[in-house]
Amino acid sequence: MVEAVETMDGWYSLHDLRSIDWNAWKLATEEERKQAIDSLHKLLDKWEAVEEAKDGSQVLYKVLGQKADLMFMFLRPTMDELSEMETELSKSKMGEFLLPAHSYVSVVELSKYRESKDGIDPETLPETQARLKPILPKWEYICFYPMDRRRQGDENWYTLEKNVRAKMLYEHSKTGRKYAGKVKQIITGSIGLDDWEWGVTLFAHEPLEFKKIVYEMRFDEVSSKYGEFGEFFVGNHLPKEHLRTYLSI
Ligand code: VOV
Repeated sequence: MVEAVETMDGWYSLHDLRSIDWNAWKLATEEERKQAIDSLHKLLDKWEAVEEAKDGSQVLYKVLGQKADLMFMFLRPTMDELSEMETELSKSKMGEFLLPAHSYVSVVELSKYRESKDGIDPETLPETQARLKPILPKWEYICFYPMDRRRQGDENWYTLEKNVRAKMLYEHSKTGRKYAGKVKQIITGSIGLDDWEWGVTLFAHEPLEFKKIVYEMRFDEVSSKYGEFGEFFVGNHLPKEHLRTYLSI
């Protein structure tokens, strides 16, 4: 049957990308810069406590290239909390030196393509809950891009039978599993929330793994026939302890 698959939805996600106004930063006094860095530290400490309580998660990366300077990925149970985080960052002293660069709104998503075993609803399993409310890895590199499933002529994902889609995603997962320990993926759904249908966030210890997995997946039918991709953002992890050095001039 051509029918929607049921999704399991977890924490809401905001990718919040900012550029640093380096000219304003250089013109600021030493004291102003110190206040700005302290204000960001304070926010990061506050958000870290939320993560320790397992009520959300976040990461901060330095974006490589001219698309932005910083990428925050925030996960929270509600959109209201995400909105608060975005606003408190803008209102902080550091916010005076940040320019909006890009953003993406979505929700952590898993789908129920596989039949449930023994009649157990997979959503009730602790391992599913852990994947829906993930503590984001603080691995060295991040890669984020949005994607769609194609709807064009004979290549229309949305007119395929559910079991055909399930089979293709199963093949996709086999490719993915080859990268266990090398690439960690967080798939977020954004139909009705942002401009693309899914957000793909990948973490790796070695950036070449992004190129390898994305290239290999291009040959899986689900991507070769039915994948459309947006802009890519890659970055290096920025731990709180490195913030002062990164911003020192
Ligand atoms: C890093 C490895 C990896 C692994 C193990 C993996 C596994 C799986 C499984 C088992 C499933 C299906 C069930 C579910 O959990 O939803 C998916 C689902 C999905 N994936 Fe995936 N994926 C990976 C990685 C991985 C990558 C690198 C990409 C980008 C694709 C590319 O060409 O650039 C991707 C995309 C997606 C998407 C957009 C969906 C949702 C599709 C939909 O139509 O519903 N994914 N994925």
